Amino acid sequence: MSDDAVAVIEVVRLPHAHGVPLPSYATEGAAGIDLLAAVSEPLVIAPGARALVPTGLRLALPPGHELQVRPRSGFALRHRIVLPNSPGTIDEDFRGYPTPLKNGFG
Ligand SMILES: O=c1ccn([C@H]2C[C@H](O)[C@@H](COP(=O)(O)OP(=O)(O)OP(=O)(O)O)O2)c(=O)[nH]1
Repeated sequence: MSDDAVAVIEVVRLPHAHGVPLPSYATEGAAGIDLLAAVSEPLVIAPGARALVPTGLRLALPPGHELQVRPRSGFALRHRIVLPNSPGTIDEDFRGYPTPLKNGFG
């Protein structure tokens, strides 16, 4: 992608996410950006249960863009947690707080 094709996403980190690293690429070749949960203590999702996970972020996509949230395969393997609505869609006009929906599968 050339520099003039880079999309800029405005992100505001909310107070409860203080200290939580901003989303970033884990490696230079990573296809996706790692998104961390803004939680103060471990969030336990029982098998079959669902939870909305706070990101602590508020963002504004540039016109003509969609943001997709996908599960991390290593996380699914180790913790048996998936996103039931994968890929979760964050619409261009969404101005709330993205909360990926997680599902424990036992
Ligand atoms: O995992 C998700 C998926 C979506 N959203 C937010 C951003 C998105 O822009 C909005 C609406 O999502 P979507 O269009 O997928 O849901 P819907 O069921 O079609 O709409 P609604 O929830 O308004 O009924 O909810 C999240 O926070 N987390």
